[in-house]
Amino acid sequence: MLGRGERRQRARNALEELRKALRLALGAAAAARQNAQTRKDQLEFEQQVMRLGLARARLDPAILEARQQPALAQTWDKVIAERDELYAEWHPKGPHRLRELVKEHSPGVAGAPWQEWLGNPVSQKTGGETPAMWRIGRAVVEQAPHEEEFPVAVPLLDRAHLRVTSVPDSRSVVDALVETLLLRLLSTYRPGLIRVHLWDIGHLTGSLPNLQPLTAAGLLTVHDPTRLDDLLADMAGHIRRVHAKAMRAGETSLRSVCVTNDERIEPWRVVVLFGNGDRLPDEQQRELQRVARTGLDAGVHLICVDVPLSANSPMETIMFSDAQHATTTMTGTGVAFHPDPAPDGGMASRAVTKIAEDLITRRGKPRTFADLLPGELGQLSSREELRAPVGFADGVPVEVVLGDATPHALIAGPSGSGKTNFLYAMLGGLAARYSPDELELYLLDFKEGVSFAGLAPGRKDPSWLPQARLVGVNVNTDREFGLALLRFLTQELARRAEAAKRQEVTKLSELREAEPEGHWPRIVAVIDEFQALFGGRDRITQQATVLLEDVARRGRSQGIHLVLASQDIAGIEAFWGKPAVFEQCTLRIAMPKAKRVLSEHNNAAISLPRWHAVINHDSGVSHGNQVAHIPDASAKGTFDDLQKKLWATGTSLAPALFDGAHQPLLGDAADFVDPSGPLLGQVIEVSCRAAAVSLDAVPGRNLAVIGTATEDALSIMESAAYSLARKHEPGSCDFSVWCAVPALQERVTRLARILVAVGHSVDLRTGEDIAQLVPSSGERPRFILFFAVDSAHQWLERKEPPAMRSGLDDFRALLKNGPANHVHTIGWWRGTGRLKDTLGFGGADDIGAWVALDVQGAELNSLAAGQVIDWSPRPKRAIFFDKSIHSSPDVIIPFDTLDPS
Ligand SMILES: Nc1ncnc2c1ncn2[C@@H]1O[C@H](COP(=O)(O)OP(=O)(O)OP(=O)(O)O)[C@@H](O)[C@H]1O
Repeated sequence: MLGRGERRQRARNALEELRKALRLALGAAAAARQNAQTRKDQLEFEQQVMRLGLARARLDPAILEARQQPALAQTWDKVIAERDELYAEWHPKGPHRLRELVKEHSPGVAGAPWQEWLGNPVSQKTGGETPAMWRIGRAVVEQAPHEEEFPVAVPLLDRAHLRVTSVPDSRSVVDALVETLLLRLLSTYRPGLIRVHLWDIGHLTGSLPNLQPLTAAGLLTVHDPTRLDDLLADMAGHIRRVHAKAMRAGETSLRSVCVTNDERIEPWRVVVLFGNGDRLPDEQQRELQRVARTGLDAGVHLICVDVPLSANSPMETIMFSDAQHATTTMTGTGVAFHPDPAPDGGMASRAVTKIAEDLITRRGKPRTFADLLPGELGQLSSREELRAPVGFADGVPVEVVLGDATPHALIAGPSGSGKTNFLYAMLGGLAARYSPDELELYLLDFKEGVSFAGLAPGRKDPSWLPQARLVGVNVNTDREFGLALLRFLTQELARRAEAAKRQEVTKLSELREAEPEGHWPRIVAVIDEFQALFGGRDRITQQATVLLEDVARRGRSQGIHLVLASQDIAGIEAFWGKPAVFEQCTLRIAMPKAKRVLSEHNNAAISLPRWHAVINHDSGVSHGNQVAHIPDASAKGTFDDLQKKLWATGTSLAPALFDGAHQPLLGDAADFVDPSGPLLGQVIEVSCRAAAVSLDAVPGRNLAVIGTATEDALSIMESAAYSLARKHEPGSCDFSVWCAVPALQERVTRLARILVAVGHSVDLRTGEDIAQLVPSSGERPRFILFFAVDSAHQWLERKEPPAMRSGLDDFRALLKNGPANHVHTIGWWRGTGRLKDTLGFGGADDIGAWVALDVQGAELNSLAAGQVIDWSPRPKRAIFFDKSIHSSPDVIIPFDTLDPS
């Protein structure tokens, strides 16, 4: 057993051991800590030296003091040694290599001193490879001799944004740097391809004074210091528009939309912002960041001076520390950057004046209708869309596209603003590119006038536009014709929808692929002054609204496109509760001073110059605006020449022509060649067919013409007689021509003479003998043409003893029993009351068909088997109702029968 003292001693020893071990460990830790601290100090020192650059570090008091410490002095020596080692290699070759590099990547104006290019003939370069770098100044590695200076250039167009931070007395140097850079850009490309937007938080005017002459040509836009929002929204909109264009064109690269055939078609926008070093308000800052992020691909570039902007996209920075000293992210610290000296102010401003004038002259160079036409006619396929230029923006064509994304167009502008001319430019551009197999046109003009008449064959000019299938002019009072066109389009829609269903496809392009042999052209229906269609609060307006909506909605995928033009969109009441048609018209065209056609806050049409249009494929929102000059397409030698050329090469059928201002000639009517029955007039319908009534040998097959409009009544009676005469071989039928009105004698005698002249037998009665009805033989058809039946009543009502049966009784019997025996009466009564007097109780069934002239619809209901007839009489128009075929009457135009040959 150990004694107590011995145990204590052992414990003491153990404790001492422990203490010793701890002392050792602590000593080692302190040393390690000291080492780490020294290392950290050295690294921080090195970093500080790097940040300042050796030249400045050498003079910096804090650095000088730090170098007193041996450890840091060591680091200083190490940095100097490393630099010397690096520069040993750099000095002989580095500057030279850089000079070569900059020369290679900033060719010509992009890199040469301004004395070599400023004021030279204005560049007409429109494309090619953009310079990768643009020279901004020169630099030299600290402490290096002057001869080792090398040029500094920054990437810009299509590559990067630029940020500059200034200090108070460096602003004029910064201005000169920005100005020189912009001059390089402007002098590299054809005027118009570089658009500068300038915003200066401090001034509305005064920044970059030498560039001000550019404003005259719209190449420089100076923005209000308080309206940065608008500028950013403008740019964001522009980027979206380029993006949307890329989507529409199915382009994968956004940038390729700005370039066609190696030619830049979408100008670059260089946005120069002069701030005050403070961050922008949050919303603006976000918008700016967004523009920075998405702008490069769409050709939108930022040069931000003292506007904080984080680098979320390629961006170079130039930082001034005083008016003389700057560094750049291109060269890094330790390299002193000096901007190039600014060009002479007077020379700069003269040079930009020349640039602006060049653009103004070129813009002024009249672009003609011929410039809208392709080299070869009729070469494009409309499978995916229809696309044609309609005008020019700074000499660059501006197109309209009708396809799945922009199925319908709405065009507005006050009278004389050039809507019709625009339509001609568009139709010309399309007709020149798409053959009649690819494109069919239905053209309707509700204006008084003949704007589309030239597209159909006329007396003076026999040519027509091969793609035109229907031309309607002077339709202003014949709203039914507009309705008929819409009905026709819905039928065509149904036909296409059925075919699509059969092929299990949904779009026209797919249907065409599935049925390559089918005839599926795109249809464009142009309705000028279409608001006329909605001009009344009546059935036509109601039906037109429903049909138009249907065509607008379903036409999109079936290749049926509406082009609706109007002076006053705002006036179309029928639309306001039903925005569907508006919404489907995503292509909006605003002529100068047009109202409502663009979106609410888009005022581009207000300031539009004459013969220009805003073309907007984005439902009228501002970012979709494209302003184009529209060439004269209505003058002689423009559209008409194209039409003749197309007509001469094709084998197309002439379009149907409907002219509301002229009575069609009976002799010209296609149905008159081989009439199916008595023709009554031309139906207001797309087919322009004649109305005919069939006179089968069944009860009720008589026709009444009702109304006091004598000329029209005579036309209808004569058309019926002449067409029957033509339908029946001479000797195979008989005619009775009865008329009790002395004033009409001459006319009916003429009719009878003509019938006899073509070989028919005519029983002409003009006196009391009308009442002596001859019983029909029943062997041959007989047609009784009874003029002004009511004026014969004086004789018909007489009762002759002994039978006490009147002529009227006989006539009623004839109307009742005649048709079954092929004796048909075509009679004219001067009112519904008079007709009813003749027919007596229960006789209405004996009139199977009627044509009403100046008779109000309400009076006709009882003759239409209870149908409500909606008809307000108007000159030279009638309605025709045949109980056996009609659910509602047809509006017809009586033929001109004076020369029935
Ligand atoms: N781009 C143009 N260049 C030259 N002349 C033009 C141009 N556009 C229209 N014009 C001329 O201006 C006149 C009116 O043009 P247009 O008939 O197209 O106008 P509008 O808007 O259809 O008018 P309205 O509704 O009264 O018919 C015509 O004589 C036409 O030749």
